[in-house]
Amino acid sequence: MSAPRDAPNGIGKAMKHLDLDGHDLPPSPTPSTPTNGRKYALATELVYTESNDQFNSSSTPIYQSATFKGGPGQEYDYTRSGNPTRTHLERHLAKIMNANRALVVSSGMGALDVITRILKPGDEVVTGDDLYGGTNRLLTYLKNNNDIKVHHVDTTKLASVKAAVNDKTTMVLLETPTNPLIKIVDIAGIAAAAHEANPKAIVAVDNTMLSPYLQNPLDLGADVVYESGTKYLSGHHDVMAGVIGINDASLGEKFFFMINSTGCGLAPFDSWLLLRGIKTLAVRIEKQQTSSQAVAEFLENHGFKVRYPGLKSHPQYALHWSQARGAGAVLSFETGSVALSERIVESTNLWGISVSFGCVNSLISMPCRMSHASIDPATRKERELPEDIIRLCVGIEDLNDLIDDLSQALVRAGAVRLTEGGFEALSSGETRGESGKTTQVVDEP
Ligand SMILES: Cc1ncc(COP(=O)(O)O)c(C=O)c1O
Ligand SMILES: N[C@@H](CCSC[C@H](N)C(=O)O)C(=O)O
Repeated sequence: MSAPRDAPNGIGKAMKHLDLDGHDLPPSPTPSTPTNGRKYALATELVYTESNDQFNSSSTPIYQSATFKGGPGQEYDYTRSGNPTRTHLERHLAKIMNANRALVVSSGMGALDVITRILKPGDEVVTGDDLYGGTNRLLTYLKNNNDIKVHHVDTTKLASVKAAVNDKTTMVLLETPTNPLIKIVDIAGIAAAAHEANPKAIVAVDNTMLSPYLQNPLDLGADVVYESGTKYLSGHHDVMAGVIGINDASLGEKFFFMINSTGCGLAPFDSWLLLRGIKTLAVRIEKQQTSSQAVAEFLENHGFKVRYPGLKSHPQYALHWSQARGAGAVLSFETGSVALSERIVESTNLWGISVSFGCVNSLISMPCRMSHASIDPATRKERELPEDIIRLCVGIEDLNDLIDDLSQALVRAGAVRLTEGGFEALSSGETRGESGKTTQVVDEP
């Protein structure tokens, strides 16, 4: 790559870099100079990248090279420490995440691992009671093995968070909307409370459910934003990636130190795939959330308890819209019966039964059996995660096809009663059966 030394993104500008113990480090390839100056609207910026090679290629080249010839002082020497394709992606991400610096690693969990490696024995973490299963698993590991105290509280209640944070709170870790209960947490309110309790506390927000197209936690007072690039940013379920955005230069250097030391930086080809995916983020999300709204209304109008921040019935509708620009494309609903939920999921044809979300294909899943199965049943119960909950992740297919397929699944599973005008949900306690038959639903004990 031939980025000029004085390029506006700051590539190559001399900076002071410290390792975790404060020792000088050579400059890392993506300095912490502000990169978020946007010229255009976000949808344009997603597509717009400066050419970064000598031939002005339209698509960023994939520098599929582990090493770079030269000697001391050159910008790149080894891909674990830095790679031009990865740098290009990081500069692009910093711009769209409203961050001074972005870093990319091999998965969303890899991103959380990098972030939580700054915790030391005795540190305290305050987090939510509805979290992605993998996040819960990593936090539980840290609690059991690294003497980190992890407090799970209802982060939808600012008072509960205020009661949990204190001067020993090193990190506050939030999801909003949460996965899978689609709860909304007040990022600005919690960030202020955490920083008041301990000015050094790091507030990290998992932005996977919305992506930077719909929400920018750093603008709301968070110190770190991270997300699984496996989801909306890439959009096609063909790459695993994790993204971290920060404004604070020394925090950025600590995270870079971890990435270089552990070797979890995103590979060149995967960086290229993520760059390609980001270009269509706006059109995908716009289409996905328009369809999600229709699917959510369809289910709600047929008597289901639906969790989606695009619905006025969402208890934190106003809060969500005060901090996000859209409702996203993940929703969940309850049926009142695990067996019924299983039948609905298994009766779909177009909706793929799969973990994950953010892909162009629509997916259906039962979180307690799939994405959140690593949370033990007793904890799921304690945290009021309904076993029957069905999660829908809406893709870009034709909306009528999606609703038709869902309708036939609801009918086949016996979740609704056929009426003259269509169908309606059965009231709780009514016998639910396959269409035409009467079958008593018996949930396992
Ligand atoms: C909210 C959330 N955060 C983080 C992750 C982890 O991302 P990845 O699968 O890319 O490691 C996931 C899903 O896996 C997720 O749903
Ligand atoms: N077997 C995996 C499950 C991944 S779940 C992926 C995604 N975050 C989702 O919510 O669907 C694991 O144990 O991590």
